[in-house]
Amino acid sequence: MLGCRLYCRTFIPALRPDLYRYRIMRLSRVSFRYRRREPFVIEDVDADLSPGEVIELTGANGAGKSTLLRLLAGLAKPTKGTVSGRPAVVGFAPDRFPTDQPFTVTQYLRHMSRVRGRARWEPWAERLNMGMLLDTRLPDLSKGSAHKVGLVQALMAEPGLLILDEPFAGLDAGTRSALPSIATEVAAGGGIVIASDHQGGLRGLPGLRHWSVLDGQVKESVEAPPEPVERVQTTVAVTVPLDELPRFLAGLREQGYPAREIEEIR
Ligand SMILES: Nc1ncnc2c1ncn2[C@@H]1O[C@H](COP(=O)(O)OP(=O)(O)OP(=O)(O)O)[C@@H](O)[C@H]1O
Repeated sequence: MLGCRLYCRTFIPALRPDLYRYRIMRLSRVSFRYRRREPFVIEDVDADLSPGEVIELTGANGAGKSTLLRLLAGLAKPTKGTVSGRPAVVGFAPDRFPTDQPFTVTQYLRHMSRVRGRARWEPWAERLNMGMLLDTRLPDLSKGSAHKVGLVQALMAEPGLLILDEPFAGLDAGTRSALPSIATEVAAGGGIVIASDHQGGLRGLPGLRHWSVLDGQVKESVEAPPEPVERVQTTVAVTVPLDELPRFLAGLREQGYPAREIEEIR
């Protein structure tokens, strides 16, 4: 058995790197909910993602796009079902890059490079025009600049799966226009790229797949769905007795509002 494993690992990649890389990632009957007794956010989803594909993920606010991306990344575990064939290297750029860390951009990216086996981050920083930001502390970055740091840490290790959560939000025009070619390059190198995107920034890429999340299900369409009409959103704070919370949240969600608990007050 050990001999077979050694043979497979050593010789197959060397002889047929194309075959070795070509592995379909598969979601089989994946369901997810954040807490017991709460409704499923993602329910019974079957989907395949193949190397070389770029997928655009759309859906209303609170539909479950970020949740699905976290399941794909392996950052959340399905409540039911399985995710198989996930590439070994995953790059994940979250919608909000966590800037509450006491580093400059360079210190952070150097650290991530060490974590990623001395991955080269400098060419990406240059490509995303980050020269002026390198000595800035993460907490002092604007949303768009923080987003670029998130992109560089996701790209540096040549991911087999690149996940971008709202990558165009807050970005400057130069970086926005660079992203479609970056996605194309990652896919051309055999990677899978999936991006949740309200803004249709990847539209026009040849072969782009269109997924949308609706009622916990992932639907695929051949045509790009119509561009969603942006409505101004606001967040309100409501205090309710803890034992009424599940019913209260369920009621809001039934009406289509994304609702979640923020903190328990003692
Ligand atoms: N950590 C959490 N705990 C509990 N519920 C959560 C949590 N994160 C998200 N949710 C809920 O799961 C549902 C899906 O949220 P998610 O963030 O995945 O949607 P989304 O489509 O990415 O929304 P948006 O476009 O607004 O970012 C929402 O009802 C949300 O309130």
